[in-house]
Amino acid sequence: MTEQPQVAEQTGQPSGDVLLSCDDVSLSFGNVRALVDVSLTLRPGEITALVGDNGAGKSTLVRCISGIHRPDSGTITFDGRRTDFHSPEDAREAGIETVHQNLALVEDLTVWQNLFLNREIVRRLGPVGLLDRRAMQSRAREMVSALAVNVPAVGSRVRRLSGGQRQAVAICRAAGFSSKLVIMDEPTAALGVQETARVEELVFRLRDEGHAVLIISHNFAQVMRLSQQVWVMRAGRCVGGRRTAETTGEEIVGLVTGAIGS
Ligand SMILES: Nc1ncnc2c1ncn2[C@@H]1O[C@H](COP(=O)(O)OP(=O)(O)OP(=O)(O)O)[C@@H](O)[C@H]1O
Repeated sequence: MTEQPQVAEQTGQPSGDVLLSCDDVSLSFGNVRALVDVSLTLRPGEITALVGDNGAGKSTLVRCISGIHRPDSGTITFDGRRTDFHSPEDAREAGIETVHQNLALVEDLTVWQNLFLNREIVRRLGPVGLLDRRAMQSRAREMVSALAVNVPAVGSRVRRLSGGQRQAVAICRAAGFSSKLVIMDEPTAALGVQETARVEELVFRLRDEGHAVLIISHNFAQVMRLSQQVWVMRAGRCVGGRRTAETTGEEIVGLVTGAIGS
């Protein structure tokens, strides 16, 4: 307990609620030390940015948090419990949803089918389980309208949607099902200016609904616009954390490149 204020002082993170905490997380792939003693925290109801150059370890850290990799050492605590995820399903059950860069949507399925992929609502008829299409369609409409997502009818096939609309469907899926933390890996990397603005609105809406959001971004202007907290990774280490309101894009770039020491 006594260590908390010290950590807070070093990182610019004010003390207060912590939803997720990584403590000395390390992971190697053979000789590659992808993560070295990474420690950071995330607060509920905030957008936290994770930045760093290519190969800095951002995706690997996110994969540890979301149950894809298991750290070699260190601990990850989520919502007051030390985690021991063996799969992304374990993380999902705990309330951590991840929107990966490939979005993991099925082109030939509809919006509602994608929203309920692998979590179909099943109606029991005696010993038989039947997919409850009506319940899923109606819940999908609720999910889409709750986030005011700009997608056509939930019966539209994903292959007919634009890049921004697909991103919106993936975010909507992550926001539903009572998740507490939504992780997004470069959510606007492939989008134009207007679609980026729409997705950013959606990210704000998620936060306003009480989700914590962890966003990987190479776009420093976006990081400054969206986040309340920034963590910087370099060569597998977390080299600094700043409250966004108390830093500048220049300082973050300096931490990323190493021009500013950690
Ligand atoms: N499955 C893997 N097997 C072997 N090496 C890996 C694996 N995943 C990541 N690495 C290595 O770990 C290091 C960190 O990679 P990671 O993808 O986490 O970086 P990143 O910060 O997300 O980079 P980018 O911004 O390019 O996505 C790199 O040296 C990468 O080559």
